[in-house]
Amino acid sequence: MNNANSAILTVQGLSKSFGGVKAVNGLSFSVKKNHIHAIIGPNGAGKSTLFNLITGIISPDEGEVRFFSADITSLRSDHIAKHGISRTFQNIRLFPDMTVFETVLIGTYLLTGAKLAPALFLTKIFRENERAAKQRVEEILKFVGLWEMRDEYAAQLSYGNQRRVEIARALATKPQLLLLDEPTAGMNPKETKELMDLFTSVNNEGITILIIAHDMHLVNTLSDQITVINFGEKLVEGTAEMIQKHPAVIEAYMGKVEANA
Ligand SMILES: Nc1ncnc2c1ncn2[C@@H]1O[C@H](COP(=O)(O)OP(=O)(O)OP(=O)(O)O)[C@@H](O)[C@H]1O
Repeated sequence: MNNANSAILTVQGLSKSFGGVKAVNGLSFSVKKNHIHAIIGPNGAGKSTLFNLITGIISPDEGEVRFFSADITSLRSDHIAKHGISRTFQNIRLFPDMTVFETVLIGTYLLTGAKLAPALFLTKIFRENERAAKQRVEEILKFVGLWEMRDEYAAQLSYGNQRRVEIARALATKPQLLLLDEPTAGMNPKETKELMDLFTSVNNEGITILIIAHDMHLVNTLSDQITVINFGEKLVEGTAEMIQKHPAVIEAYMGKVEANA
């Protein structure tokens, strides 16, 4: 049983270096179930590296990642997805020749482990799985507001809608935890507002969100908890109210302001 305050994700002593650069350095924090938890920090602080470590894109040099009680450190990305963690990337990654519907359908295959080969035999089980997957894609596309665009090429949609497709694809794996790496970067204010509303709706469905963002309005509006990192280390952690006033955070973002300057 996990109550609302239990940790869904626990990162303990996580480190990763690239050559001489300690991108993530002994980082520990936990994400509570049903929270929207933001990771913020200056450029190069190690935020994307942290996401890549959690989702198995790269392996840590040291440390541990736990999802509920399962040790998922260094598992393959697709295995981590099957545990219930899904993500979007900083740069939108969509296949140019796939429709919105097909793109999200691919996400469901990751969950069922369905391969193309069984399709050739068209077994009863395959057809039933296919019907259930298509039903699920329809539900998700309606949920994210893309059902009317289901037959359009995903990569030709507006930037905001492309991000929606990515989120829909991530939701197709039925995640309990969704990682969003700068999902509103490059969006106009209307797109940003609409995506913020979508994140709230996703969270209201019981999906915990870990989000990297530079937009402090978004961070302050949505976050239950914020972890600030700098030089791969945890600088401060707390609510938006606590973080905004913290001298170490102000210094990390603005540079040290001399008292008598
Ligand atoms: N594959 C890599 N090879 C070498 N160095 C890397 C690699 N990935 C990240 N780094 C370095 O690790 C540090 C942390 O990078 P990372 O991309 O995680 O930061 P970030 O906080 O996500 O930055 P931003 O906000 O600009 O996206 C940086 O110094 C970066 O140059």
